[in-house]
Amino acid sequence: MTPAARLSAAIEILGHILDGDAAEKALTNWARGSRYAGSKDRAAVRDHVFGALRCKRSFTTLGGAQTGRGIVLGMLRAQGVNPDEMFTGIGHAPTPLTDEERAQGDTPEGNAALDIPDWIAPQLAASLGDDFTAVCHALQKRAPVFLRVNTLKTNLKQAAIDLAGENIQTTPHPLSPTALEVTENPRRVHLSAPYNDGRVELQDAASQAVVDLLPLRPDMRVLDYCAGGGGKVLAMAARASASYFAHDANPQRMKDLPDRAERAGASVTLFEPEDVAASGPYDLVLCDVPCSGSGAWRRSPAGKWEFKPEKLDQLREIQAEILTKAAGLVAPNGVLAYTTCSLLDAENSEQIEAFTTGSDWKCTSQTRFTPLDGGDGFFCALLTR
Ligand SMILES: C[S@@+](CC[C@H](N)C(=O)[O-])C[C@H]1O[C@@H](n2cnc3c(N)ncnc32)[C@H](O)[C@@H]1O
Repeated sequence: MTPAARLSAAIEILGHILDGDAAEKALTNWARGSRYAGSKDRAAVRDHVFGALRCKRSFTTLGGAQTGRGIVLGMLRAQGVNPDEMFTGIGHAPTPLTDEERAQGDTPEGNAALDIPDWIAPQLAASLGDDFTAVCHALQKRAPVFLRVNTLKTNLKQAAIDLAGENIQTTPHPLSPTALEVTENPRRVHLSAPYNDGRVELQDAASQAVVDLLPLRPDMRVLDYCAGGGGKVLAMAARASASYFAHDANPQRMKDLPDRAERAGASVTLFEPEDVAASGPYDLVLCDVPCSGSGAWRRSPAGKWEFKPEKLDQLREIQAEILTKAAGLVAPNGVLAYTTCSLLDAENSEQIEAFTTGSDWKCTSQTRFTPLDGGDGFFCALLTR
């Protein structure tokens, strides 16, 4: 496909996303109907679509229309490319611009320039303080690819050598002693031997840094109360040879966990939701709660635009409920850990404040990472009685 044909594909896919399709579904549907597109084409189209979604508001303003075509037009203007060079109508290129299209479009300002929805901007600004603008700009850019080196099977140096042997270049990242940032050929990771035999896992560096903060010891019973796919529990299992248990209100979310654990050489016992209440006490209970995902909006940019005030209220209720239930499973001298991938105080420090007020729990540490630290935004609070 020519560069312009790839833009036509992005215009079509963005149109489906604007009509309500999930980004992955729209991309898959397009790829199914476009057998002529090779892997490089698919990767380039995907990059256009995700790049456009990260900057949807500013590109729409620049392009002058809330359509796939308007967004791509804005994207080219933002990149300093003359759109007439791409919108030629030749071959599979987008049709030439009309005079009206050439005339429309404004310079984005304020929240539009930062690609942040107006309703969330004040909360985000209050939560991030002086870092607000820089974090919004970071969320407009593509996230780095990070690996967690599984220390049950190898070490950082050896993993880097083995990956380099498959032409995947990496560099250690200061956020965590187990983190490697992939600097060349990130798309090869899935095919590589170190990935397929569990020597490395895909995991954001700040997600690893959060696990580094947990006070793990080999003699502990540890419960991951919101285990999902198991990213955190597997990272914990590699750090200390404790006894690990996993629970999720939606057990389907844990369906890959047994295979992942086996591949990683880790042992994790899974609970059905009805069995967890009687399974305590634990020395450490981790609540990696469902949240806005605002710390990871550069990875899942559609989430930035779909997130709504009602959803935030609903999540805050669930987060408080999880804290209360999980606290009942912690041994008298045990630790309750609360983590999110949110940048919002409403889901972070304010939840901890509300939980500890009038209870016998006290917060011993709170740590927040933002994309300015290199990884995604994450929050971790440790609580004891
Ligand atoms: C942020 S994700 C967990 C990610 C996972 N810990 C990881 O590192 O891969 C949050 C999880 O909480 C689960 N969840 C939602 N409500 C819950 C509840 N009331 N109790 C326990 N888990 C819940 C969701 O199904 C989801 O899998």
